[in-house]
Amino acid sequence: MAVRKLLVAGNWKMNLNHLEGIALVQKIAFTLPDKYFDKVEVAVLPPFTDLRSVQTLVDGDKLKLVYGAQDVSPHESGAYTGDISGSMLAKLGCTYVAIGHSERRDNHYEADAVVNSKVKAAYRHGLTPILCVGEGLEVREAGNQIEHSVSQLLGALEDVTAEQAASIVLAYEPIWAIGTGRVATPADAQEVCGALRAALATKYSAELAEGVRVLYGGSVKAANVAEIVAQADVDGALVGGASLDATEFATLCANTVGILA
Ligand SMILES: O=C(CO)COP(=O)(O)O
Repeated sequence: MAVRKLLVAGNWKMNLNHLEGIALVQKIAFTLPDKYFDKVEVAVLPPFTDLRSVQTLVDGDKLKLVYGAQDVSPHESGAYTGDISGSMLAKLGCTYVAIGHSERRDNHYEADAVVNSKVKAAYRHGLTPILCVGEGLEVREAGNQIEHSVSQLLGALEDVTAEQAASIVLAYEPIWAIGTGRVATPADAQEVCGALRAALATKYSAELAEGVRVLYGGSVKAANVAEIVAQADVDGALVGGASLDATEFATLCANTVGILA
């Protein structure tokens, strides 16, 4: 079986200006021992306006954590007011870009076709997509969470090659669990994360699916992360609120592997 390195990614959403962002990254890096990063990859996803400062800090102090953006334009350049291109993010040293977060699907009406074009834009510029999928409460109550999440996955991967998809990171984020304190049970997380991996195996190959990391996101905290990432098909966490506090986030990271606990 492929050995998948755990990934904990902090999605800051629209929080923390660049000065606050620097302070947070410094504290996280100071709290986690170097040996930790051999076992777990830690990423932060700050707002666009913080990225240059985070880049300078990470490069200057040779920090072991990586960073990325929360969105990317499907376009290359031109008259797209407010958009940020993949080449701009690549120039800022971004490793990751979150694509298809439910807050963008809901607040900015991003349908699967837009998500798909953003995934392709990320690959054009060497960025690794953290592709977010997940159902709302009504879909969950109707028992259609797998069908819904797999459909979003396949929509996002239209015309994406196996070579590209091999590096993708998936994040199962049930909307009813985001920012609500109502975390999915480990079994709920495993069910959908396992189904997403199975869908990758069907579309591409079992070997590819075995190597792809599937994260869970939605009210993950230091206190509940261990049992979630202990599931066979859960390879880390995408963390919102709990990523804004250095002590909580560093403890959460540590608890994924029991270091510093
Ligand atoms: O949306 C999320 C991460 O992308 C999850 O947010 P919370 O951890 O605040 O529930």
